[in-house]
Amino acid sequence: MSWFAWGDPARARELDPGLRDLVAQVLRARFEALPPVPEEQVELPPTRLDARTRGLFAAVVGSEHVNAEDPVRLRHCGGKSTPDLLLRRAGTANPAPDAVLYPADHDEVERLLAVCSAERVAVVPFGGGTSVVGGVTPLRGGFRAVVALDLRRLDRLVSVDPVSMTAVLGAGVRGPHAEALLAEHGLTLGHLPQSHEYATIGGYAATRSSGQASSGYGRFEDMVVSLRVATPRGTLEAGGPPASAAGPDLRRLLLGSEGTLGVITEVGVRVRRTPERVLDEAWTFPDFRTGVDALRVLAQSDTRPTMARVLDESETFVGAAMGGREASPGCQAVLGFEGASAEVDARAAAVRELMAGAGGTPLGPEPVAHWRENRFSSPYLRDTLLSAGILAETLETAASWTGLLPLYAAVSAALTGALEGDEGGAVVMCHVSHTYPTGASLYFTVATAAGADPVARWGRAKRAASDAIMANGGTITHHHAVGADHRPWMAAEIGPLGGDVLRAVKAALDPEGVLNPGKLIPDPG
Ligand SMILES: Cc1cc2nc3c(=O)[nH]c(=O)nc-3n(C[C@H](O)[C@H](O)[C@H](O)COP(=O)(O)OP(=O)(O)OC[C@H]3O[C@@H](n4cnc5c(N)ncnc54)[C@H](O)[C@@H]3O)c2cc1C
Repeated sequence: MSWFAWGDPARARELDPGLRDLVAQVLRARFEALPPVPEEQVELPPTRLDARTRGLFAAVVGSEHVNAEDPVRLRHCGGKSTPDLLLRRAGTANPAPDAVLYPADHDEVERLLAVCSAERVAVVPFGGGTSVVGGVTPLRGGFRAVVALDLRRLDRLVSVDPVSMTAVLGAGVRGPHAEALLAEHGLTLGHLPQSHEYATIGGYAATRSSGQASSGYGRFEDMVVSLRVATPRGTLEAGGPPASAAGPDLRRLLLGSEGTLGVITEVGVRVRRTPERVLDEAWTFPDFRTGVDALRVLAQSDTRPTMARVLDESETFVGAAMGGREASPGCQAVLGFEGASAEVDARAAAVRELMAGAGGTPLGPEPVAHWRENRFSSPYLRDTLLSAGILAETLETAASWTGLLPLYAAVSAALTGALEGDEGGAVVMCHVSHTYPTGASLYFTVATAAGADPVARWGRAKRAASDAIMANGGTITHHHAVGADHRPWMAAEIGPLGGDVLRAVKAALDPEGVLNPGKLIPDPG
């Protein structure tokens, strides 16, 4: 994994010269080479892990699985938000974990948590490290050291039950590996977030992730049938039967707990058969309002596509420009259908009728093919832009259908107001890609000139957008999770009693408070 970029730097996407000129003009930005500092110049704080504690960890996992070398600590000192990458590219890797631990199984995780509690060492569960909200930033939280608990060795398909259509996967299995393991059984999870190349099954559960085909397959939390969780107090097993009335659902408490309540080591998931057929169709709408309303009609009907997204005017225009195509006026929607052949055809026909009735015009499959080709490569384009002095970042929220467009207007205005000015212009784009009968998500992408201090510049814009979200009935996060970055808005999101509940659960499972301090759970008062 690259320490300063999304993924493999060799896969960085180049900017087409025409697009580059357009970007320079719109953003009033100079393209200047801003390469990362050489790795040997990155400053890491010295490790604080003493030999005795290191020995206690080594007694659990073996000394070869306790690593305090700088290159390894550097690759665990934060996630993949634009500010994370900007700081590392500039040579700052503080905070960094004092060591990285690599447990082999659930029992080792549990024993490591016992050592951390007894020795007052903070512990940050680390899946793929793709958090964009500071979820894996190694905050010490007043403890004498902090370690990253890298779960990559928990990478097995534990079991498959093709009759019940379930499987149990180790928490450290990455997205493509999970699909490959299930494909051997003719099965799929159908969970494809943009980060799936690196993100893990445990990370998906810990953050309540949502994939690109959520309309058909659901959010990750909807796929989870059981969880095995190691805590400083022992093991918690939640779920299993298909449904239960045995009190509140503990699975739901652990899903989205972001490493603050325990370490998820195994996840039982509902699986589907590998689809026989995939059918794609793009549509165009006169404006975003009409396109959003068409998605509402679909979400509230009995016939839904597997994947559905509608882009606003700016994102439609930029998407076409990047593909070297002429942008049709208005807004584009892309739909995908997966399943058994006959069922896909019937569903697509029903959806076609609803889309046409809602004011859409069909564009055929080509724009969707272009989207599919590029859907996992946008993060590589961000690396290219950062290297050229252009700041690109995303943020997301969700609201009811009634509140969605007012929220869209408020957040767009907040971002533009915070970024347009002496340091350059800003392009604010948005799409809707996760829909529900009662509402939908909004996903904003922003490109702007980096300016003199890009981290501070984005910080101001992000605060303005977050305040606008809370003031306009949105959630502080639809799927990126809370981490450290959204934590200041959590008290407003869940209220004082909600905060008390989370703190009480944490006190029960993690009495010393060593698990991921400074994340998710708001301070009292
Ligand atoms: C380019 C890019 C695109 C993205 N696209 C999407 C998207 O489409 N949909 C989406 O939902 N998210 C997306 N994300 C956000 C991120 O990928 C998700 O939050 C993902 O679920 C994190 O998985 P991970 O394994 O990388 O977890 P990490 O980043 O390692 O950890 C995330 C949080 O979960 C905790 N954690 C991790 N594993 C465990 C475990 N086993 N037990 C307990 N706690 C654990 C960590 O401590 C941390 O708080 C994107 C991120 C990037 C950088």
